[in-house]
Amino acid sequence: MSAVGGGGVNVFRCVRPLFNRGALSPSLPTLAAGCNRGRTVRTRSGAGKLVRNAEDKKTVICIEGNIASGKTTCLEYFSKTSNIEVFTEPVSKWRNVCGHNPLALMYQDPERWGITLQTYVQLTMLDRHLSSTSASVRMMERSIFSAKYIFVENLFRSGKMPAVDYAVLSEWFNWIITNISIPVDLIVYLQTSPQTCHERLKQRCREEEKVIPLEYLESIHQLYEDWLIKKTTVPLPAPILVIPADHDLQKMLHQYEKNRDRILAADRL
Ligand SMILES: Nc1ncnc2c1ncn2[C@@H]1O[C@H](COP(=O)(O)OP(=O)(O)O)[C@@H](O)[C@H]1O
Ligand SMILES: Nc1ccn([C@H]2C[C@H](O)[C@@H](COP(=O)(O)O)O2)c(=O)n1
Repeated sequence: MSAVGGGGVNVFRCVRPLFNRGALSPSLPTLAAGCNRGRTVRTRSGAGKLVRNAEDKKTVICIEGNIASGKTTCLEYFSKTSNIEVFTEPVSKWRNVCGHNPLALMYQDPERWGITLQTYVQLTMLDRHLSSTSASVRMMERSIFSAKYIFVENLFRSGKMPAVDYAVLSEWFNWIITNISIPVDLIVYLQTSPQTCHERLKQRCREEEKVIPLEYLESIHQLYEDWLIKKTTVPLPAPILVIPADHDLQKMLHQYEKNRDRILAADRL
């Protein structure tokens, strides 16, 4: 998978009128800045949502779930299937951008660094959504939608993100989803208890996450449940398949196999 600013050639075309964009610039944001990882900036050719000709026809499946719920493990399982390309979350970038570690900074001081991490998450997730693949099915870990609806929302609601930071991030997010086509065919929600995730998180032992208390996972869990199960917050970008995921690894692999056809038929839902 490419670095931000790497990857294949993206070809955009415009398909439908924009709604009023106010004073914002009509050109696409540069998808790379700093670290000399530059990629060509594409400008729109007229008023409309930017879509990618071939890539928009691929089936897109997003695996969603709490921290350490087993998303990467699930992706790893499906990566062995021909015609599926998996795109894990770019966590390594979040831990190292030009030698800085915004993930660690965010956990140390969310009020100061939450905006920094989440701005970068938004950029790198957009890059993931727009990256090219030769496979007919693209399976992604999380999405630009959960980055905003779960993590940014959690920081703001818990009083750890200043209102001005939340407003700026929200404007960015709204601009992106209004102006760029980000198709998703299916959301697979790995539904776990926060306690299970806490256990798995401790077992995984990622340095930055050692400070995460159970309460943090409970908040993330609640937001996921409100969004994907109760459907009381924001509209779903795609149909949803819920897979209970508290089970041991062997049973989970069995569950994935059992749901294989439903998952891969996502474009026919
Ligand atoms: N079903 C399972 N039972 C027990 N441990 C699991 C299971 N699935 C994953 N793990 C372990 O839990 C940790 C987190 O899993 P991971 O797939 O990295 O989660 P995520 O990508 O959602 O953060 C890893 O150490 C992984 O090996
Ligand atoms: N928008 C986001 C997305 C993820 N994170 C954090 C949460 C974890 O510490 C790490 C990776 O998540 P995982 O794949 O292990 O569930 O990144 C965040 O803070 N904001």
